[in-house]
Amino acid sequence: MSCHLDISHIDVVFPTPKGPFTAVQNVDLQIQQGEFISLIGHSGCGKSTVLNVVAGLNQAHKGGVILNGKEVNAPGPERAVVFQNHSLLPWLSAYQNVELAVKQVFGHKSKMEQKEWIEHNLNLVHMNHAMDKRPDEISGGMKQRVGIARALAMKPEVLLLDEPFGALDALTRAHLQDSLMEIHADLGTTVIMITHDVDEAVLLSDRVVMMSNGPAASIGEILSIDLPRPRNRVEMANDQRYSQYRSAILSFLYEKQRKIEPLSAKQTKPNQVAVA
Ligand SMILES: Nc1ncnc2c1ncn2[C@@H]1O[C@H](COP(=O)(O)OP(=O)(O)OP(=O)(O)O)[C@@H](O)[C@H]1O
Repeated sequence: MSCHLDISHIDVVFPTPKGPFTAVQNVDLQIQQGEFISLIGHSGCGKSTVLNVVAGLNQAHKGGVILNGKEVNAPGPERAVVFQNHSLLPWLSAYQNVELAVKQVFGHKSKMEQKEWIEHNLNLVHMNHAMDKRPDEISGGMKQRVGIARALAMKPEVLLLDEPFGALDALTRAHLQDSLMEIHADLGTTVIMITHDVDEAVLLSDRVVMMSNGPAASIGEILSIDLPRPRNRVEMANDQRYSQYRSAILSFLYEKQRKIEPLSAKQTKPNQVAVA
């Protein structure tokens, strides 16, 4: 069977004033259609670099990415990205922000069809009640919901999430994780999500890909999460397998890939790996 998304032996090298810097080396991962993959690893190990190659925003110096048999070498609507900081246009309403993406991909459809599709996607993320509000009139969690609606409205084959809930408080984050699990169950979109949150990785993923520290970071271990879906966070908290998965990730991060950071950096770094 051919692979849906093949991240094949990629190296990424950045030019720097001190010479070429190999951020990631020989990252190799085959992903099946509809799989939910989390990328976890210490800050600076190369998670965004890998995601950006799949998005077509970074070029690999060796290897490459193949989606459904076609090589990826530029951004495209079949690979929609959601960043940590929503990146909505501030002067447009939630509806208009989603409309921009819809016009880009489905501009050939009638006005009425486009309107229905925009509303459908805002509905999916439970934002239909606030579709006329501008970003400065809604909360951080709501902005991320609109960002996800905008990405989904492109009907992507792969959803690329770069720490989508990183800036949110714990309760809002939990609501958005639940919404994302529902959407993933409904649409079966392939997802690659970067996270620093061990619980988020276990709760949402089919596989957790743990990256070693850089430079020349690579995949250290891959953990398959064999927990039935739909998953309920309260039930999971009492599930022995859930605790074992969690321990396996913690052991990778804090024993095998232990990273000593200066205390001042630790105190100020916003995206340390989080353990509840
Ligand atoms: N354009 C660039 N030029 C030079 N070095 C870069 C560039 N982009 C990333 N890097 C370096 O590549 C390494 C990997 O960065 P990357 O942002 O992918 O890490 P990350 O795991 O996503 O980090 P974080 O969790 O902090 O977001 C880092 O050492 C970073 O400094």
